[in-house]
Amino acid sequence: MTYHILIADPLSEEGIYPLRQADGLEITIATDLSKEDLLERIKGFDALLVRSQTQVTREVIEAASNLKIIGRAGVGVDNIDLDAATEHGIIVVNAPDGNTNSAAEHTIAMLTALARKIPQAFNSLKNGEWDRKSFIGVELKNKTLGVIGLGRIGAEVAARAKGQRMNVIAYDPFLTEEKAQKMGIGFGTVGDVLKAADFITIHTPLLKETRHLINEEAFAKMKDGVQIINCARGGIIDEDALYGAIVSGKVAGAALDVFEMEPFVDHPLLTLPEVIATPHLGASTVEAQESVAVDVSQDVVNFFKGEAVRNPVNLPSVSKEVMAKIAPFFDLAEKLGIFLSRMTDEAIEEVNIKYAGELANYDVRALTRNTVKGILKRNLGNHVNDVNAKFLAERFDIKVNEHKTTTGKGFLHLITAEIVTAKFTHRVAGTLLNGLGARIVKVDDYVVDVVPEGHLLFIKHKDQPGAIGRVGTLLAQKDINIATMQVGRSTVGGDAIMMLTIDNRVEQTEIEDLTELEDIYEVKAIDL
Ligand SMILES: NC(=O)C1=CN([C@@H]2O[C@H](COP(=O)(O)OP(=O)(O)OC[C@H]3O[C@@H](n4cnc5c(N)ncnc54)[C@H](O)[C@@H]3O)[C@@H](O)[C@H]2O)C=CC1
Ligand SMILES: O=C(O)CCC(=O)C(=O)O
Repeated sequence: MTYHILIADPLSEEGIYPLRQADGLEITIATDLSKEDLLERIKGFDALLVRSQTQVTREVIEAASNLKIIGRAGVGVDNIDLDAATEHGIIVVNAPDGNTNSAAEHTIAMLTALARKIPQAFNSLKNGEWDRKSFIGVELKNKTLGVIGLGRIGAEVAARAKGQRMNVIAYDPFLTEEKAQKMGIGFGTVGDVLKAADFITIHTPLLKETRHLINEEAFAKMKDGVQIINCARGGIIDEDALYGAIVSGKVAGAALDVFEMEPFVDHPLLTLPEVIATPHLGASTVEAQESVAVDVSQDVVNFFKGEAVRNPVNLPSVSKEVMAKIAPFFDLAEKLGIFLSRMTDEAIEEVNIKYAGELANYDVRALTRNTVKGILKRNLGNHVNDVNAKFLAERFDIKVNEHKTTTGKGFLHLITAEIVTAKFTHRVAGTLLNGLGARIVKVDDYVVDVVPEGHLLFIKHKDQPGAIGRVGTLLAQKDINIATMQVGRSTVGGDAIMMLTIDNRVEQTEIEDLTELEDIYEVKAIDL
């Protein structure tokens, strides 16, 4: 099998080495595609790798009939329609760590250049002027740097600013006073930061909540003569409001690496002498580009090898240690789901999955997704996968609940999956037995011991002499060999079940014939 990879933005050649080394991957590099060309070209590709330039819109995702993974060589995924990717079962991976240092260094370079008006002075010099009066700067020492967004990059910037002997005050929804104290920085609300800072640097992602976070109202709260740096994303600062604040003298200077619309050739803000700018170069170093390309390429390789990806954006990430504990249960979890989907033809309203024993100590959301995937597969086939299973369940109004208990009822680990319909509840439990592999150990209230593999028949019948014989005879007449059989009953002469493993898949007509036998209530064929 060959998977086709489209690299649509320039990536470091050294960085894509993992892709070039892997078997079964064919790489096409086509950068600077127009929107129309991308819509046309994307059709045959299994993977798309981008930086920040290519806009992976819903339209692109819907035009991509084979696309399975989108790799973003960098942090911000605001150029990718994540909802559309999730709905279409496409995993999005990024490279969150590879450019932190470069982006932080660029921010500090911008801060210093802004304070000392270096670009303006250089331009003047190049224009043949020796002007030592117009470019009087300010020192950073003892000034206050306000950091909005203290994640990976914000924290690096804060640490470096302290090296410049600046006072740092930060706001981040995840920042506590204790953590701020440990970092040796001040802590406050956005309002506190805006009020206290001589320089303000933004390091949040561009989200609905952060769009125009720095607007007219925010500028009004700032000190007169404040200077602003944005090396995060265009759109976090309202550019019209910034223009007004500079012209009015409220803001003394701005250093911008990012803009609301990129790319552009001219921009009103660049007509102002107080503004210095770079064309989105925060991550443009040899080291960062190699690092993000390696990270994202490695995840694409892992994905096509069927291994866990390290930096999923639209799936919760699972640590290596947890993955090692839960990965052996993936197949069983999915099979419990497939089994349950065959137990009813009614609309499923609720799915309850209970993890008992040691499994209860781990993050098992990936197992839950597998069970939900198994349940939905009956009607959705390959349209459902790990990425969209929960989303599709929600779309069909199926509530998914996860429960945990450390008591394993005699099993080291036990997964019990349950579906609830308007009329019935069905339950199936499975485990992994040391040295023996997966087993289904309970179906509804009946204890069984069945290998979840191949073709199974689940038959509900009356506990009467002859019922089992009649099933065996009819299957023999149809030339269907029984490999294993388990029986269980609730009470003598009451309801009972048979679980058969058979060598061939049964047809619907054969199920109907079995159902018509005396004392047989219900027959379900389950292919695992
Ligand atoms: N100019 C460039 O070339 C680059 C730009 N970036 C941008 O920088 C951003 C930050 O990157 P990282 O630090 O790696 O991300 P991160 O995820 O480590 O940090 C983002 C921080 O922003 C905080 N945040 C979210 N909403 C907030 C709000 N309303 N107010 C205050 N804080 C808020 C989060 O809690 C988080 O701590 C990225 O999203 C990306 O857009 C990243 C790399 C290079
Ligand atoms: O791809 C790039 O160079 C931009 C990096 C960036 O903005 C990011 O990683 O969020």
